[in-house]
Amino acid sequence: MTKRNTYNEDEELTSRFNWHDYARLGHYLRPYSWRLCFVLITILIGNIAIILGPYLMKIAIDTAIPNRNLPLIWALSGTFLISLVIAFLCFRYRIWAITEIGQSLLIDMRTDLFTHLQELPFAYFDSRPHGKILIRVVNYINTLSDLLANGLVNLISDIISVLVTLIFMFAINWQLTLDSLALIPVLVLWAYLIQKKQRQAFRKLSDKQSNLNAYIHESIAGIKVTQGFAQEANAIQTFDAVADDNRRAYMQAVKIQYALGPGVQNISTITTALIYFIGIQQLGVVVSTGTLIAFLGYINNFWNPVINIGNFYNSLITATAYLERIFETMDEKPQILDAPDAFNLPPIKGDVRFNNVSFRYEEASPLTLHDISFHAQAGQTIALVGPTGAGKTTIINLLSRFYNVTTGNITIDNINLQQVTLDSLRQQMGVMQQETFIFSGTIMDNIRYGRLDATDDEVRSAAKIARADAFIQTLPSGYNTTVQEHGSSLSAGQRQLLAFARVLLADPRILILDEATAAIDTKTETLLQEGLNELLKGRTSFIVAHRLSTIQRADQILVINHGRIVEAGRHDQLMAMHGEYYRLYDSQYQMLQDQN
Ligand SMILES: Nc1ncnc2c1ncn2[C@@H]1O[C@H](COP(=O)(O)OP(=O)(O)OP(=O)(O)O)[C@@H](O)[C@H]1O
Repeated sequence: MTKRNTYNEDEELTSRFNWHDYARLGHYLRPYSWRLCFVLITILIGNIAIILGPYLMKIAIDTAIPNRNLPLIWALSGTFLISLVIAFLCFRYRIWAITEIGQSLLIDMRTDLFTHLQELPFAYFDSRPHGKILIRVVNYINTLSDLLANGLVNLISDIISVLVTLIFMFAINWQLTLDSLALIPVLVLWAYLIQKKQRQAFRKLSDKQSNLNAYIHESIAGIKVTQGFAQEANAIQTFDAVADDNRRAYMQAVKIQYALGPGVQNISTITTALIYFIGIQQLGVVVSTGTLIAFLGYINNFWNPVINIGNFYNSLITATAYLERIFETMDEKPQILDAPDAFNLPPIKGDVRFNNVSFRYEEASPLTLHDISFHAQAGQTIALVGPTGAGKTTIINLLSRFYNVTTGNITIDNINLQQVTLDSLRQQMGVMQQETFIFSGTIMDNIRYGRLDATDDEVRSAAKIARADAFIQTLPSGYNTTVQEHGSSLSAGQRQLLAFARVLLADPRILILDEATAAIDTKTETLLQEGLNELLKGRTSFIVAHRLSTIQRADQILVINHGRIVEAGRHDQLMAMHGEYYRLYDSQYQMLQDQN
């Protein structure tokens, strides 16, 4: 796992690109190999059709025209026309087929990356801005798919063009052909010399693009805070700085990239001039007029694909910077994995034990939890209370194995969580985080997220029990009302009621709930309390509790401070102890009670 990163820091690359990694890309091309072969055959046919042109011209100039051979001139013209039509059809097919293969490759790669992201642990998403993940899945993959489909086929087609042209050139005049190739070694050396600098420049550019994306993503997510504190000017200033970094990296990368293009152009022009010079000197001696004209046509046919190959080489170097990042994400290990001999957790009763659990978020950081031990009997409600940052959320995150414990173990019905499959564990748990996430879609879809095969009636009945039905009925289209991602059109209380309904539908044996602290009106508070009471019935529940009534009714209250359980018991027991809970209650909860 890389170290934590922000929009104003370039990411460290965990493994540098290795040329062998291009072989990995072959895996994506394999399903399309037959179609690609077919495309290449059409390219070969198209090339031969085009390359025939100068040869037909040579026959016309050297033989047909001097001999006034009209039938031959007609035959040559007809052949030329047919070759143009064939070349056109082959070209059209190639564009269509390559676009389709490119799009399919894009989906394949993006699906792989997206699927892999679904399996990565919270820790991966904790450690970097989400904008930096987004740019890999969207922009970088786009670049690569273009390189793979279009670039690769163009490359092969250009190589074929160069080879076929060379054959024709050698056939016409081998000395002139060798003269034309004299400067190729200079070109190869030039490309080799600049490639390292070019790779570095594009790696830097990809970092800066990633930073820019991260900042834009973060600013949009935080726009309400920005506007709330009237910090727009500050945001724009930061944006300008990040965008300017990006511009500078781009200019530097392009400066190096363009060092190759004009190099190829210059060498091609010098070579053409050289052939004119040598050809005209030898005209009529060893070179006929037709040969020279045809040869000059071939020189053009030869250099155009060579220039394209140079461009492909440039794109390859550019894409390497993106490929490094894509493979880096794909190689990121999903740290929370099923053990090789993991079995499915059988239907549980919900007896939970924490046995001397300690935990740290990162290898080098100090422990967040120290030696946590407690026993929750099936059906009990456990409230976790304590000051902010004490470790309450961390404890409940370990129970769902969003993170693995560092030492100690957690058991459910005496089965160690490390021994069971993640799916079978999480299917029996209902987790409600403090921030209820609403997906874009209808209210019905959002509740059904708890159990995808639930019928509409089951969704409605869960909503009724969770006390969400009443407000849903008041929405313009009831259950079919569309809500936006994050549920910005709903109130905090309404979002929580929806989350209750979602969890009720899933009907988990163990409920994990991080209670929202947001102050809500008394009516909604009553509704939420009623909904919550329904939710708790018959389940083992762990609640990071802020609501007084939840705390007072809990079977056990665990008071957490500095990552340790400092007190445990029922409300009246803890009050009688006059310890940490008493003080906490006195300062914090008394205030809440007064508000209620
Ligand atoms: N993803 C994370 N990576 C690293 N440290 C974290 C992470 N999440 C929380 N922490 C740290 O772990 C400690 C415990 O955090 P936790 O969220 O468990 O506290 P909490 O008791 O639930 O607090 P609150 O009541 O404010 O939600 C804090 O010091 C916090 O900074």
